[in-house]
Amino acid sequence: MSHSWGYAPTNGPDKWGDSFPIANGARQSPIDIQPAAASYDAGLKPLCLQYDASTCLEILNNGHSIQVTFLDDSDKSTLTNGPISGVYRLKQFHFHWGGADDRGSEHTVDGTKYASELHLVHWNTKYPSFGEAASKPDGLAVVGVFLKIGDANPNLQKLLDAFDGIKTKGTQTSFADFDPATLLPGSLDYWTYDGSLTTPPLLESVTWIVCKEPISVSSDQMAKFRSLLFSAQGEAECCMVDNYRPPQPLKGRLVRASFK
Ligand SMILES: COc1ccc(C[C@H]2SC(=S)NC2=O)c(OC)c1
Ligand SMILES: [Zn+2]
Repeated sequence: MSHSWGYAPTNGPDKWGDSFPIANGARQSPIDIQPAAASYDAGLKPLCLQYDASTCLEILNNGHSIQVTFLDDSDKSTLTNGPISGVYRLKQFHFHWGGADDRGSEHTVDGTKYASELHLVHWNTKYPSFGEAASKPDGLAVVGVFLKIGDANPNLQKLLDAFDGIKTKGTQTSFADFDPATLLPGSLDYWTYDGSLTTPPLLESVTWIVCKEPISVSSDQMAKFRSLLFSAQGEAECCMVDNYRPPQPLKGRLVRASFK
């Protein structure tokens, strides 16, 4: 498969191993989280997420998801504590979602799929850049937040309102003063395990931090996500839906819980 990976039957998750053999590696993501099998670790610290809305730069449709990128040339927006040591800087956040409300998340909980999953991507400042960090076993830390169908989430509205300008692959618009902390759940209880990027190149460089508590999203708000396109302007329209990788084998990994 040329590097035109996607989520269709011809180039989707079942085909990624053809070009990216690490797809069958020892620490692939996402996984099905089984709370009863997770090990409570009293040594895990609370997550410390300190974000500065002024570091928000732009929102883009990269052909796989919509992504909000941040200025990461200082420690203004960081993740510290939790399961990690040192300082990790926020680089971007993006989402995964389904073609209907019954699916869309990448991680599952006892087999339960949520309608969507938010990924807040941070890189370890012991390395000189995001690109360098992405290839190191302790290079990245991704905070995952589930979106559960319910009341409309007012904190998503500014994002959704920007979608009209980034409908097609390769489009982007400026997007300023957005505080990603508004997308975090009330409780920051989390599960953590060693994993990978969930799209090619599937690098095994991610410390996963998955929040137990979901945030809400309404069906109407999810419909806005599904109005985005995988396709570029002028191409046959292909709705951006089901852009999630299914759970991968745990292969003996320990999942720890920050809560009892
Ligand atoms: C270094 O190259 C990449 C490539 C793709 C993504 C995004 C993937 S990885 C994830 S988690 N969810 C996603 O959709 C990266 O994100 C850190 C980094
Ligand atoms: Zn992701």
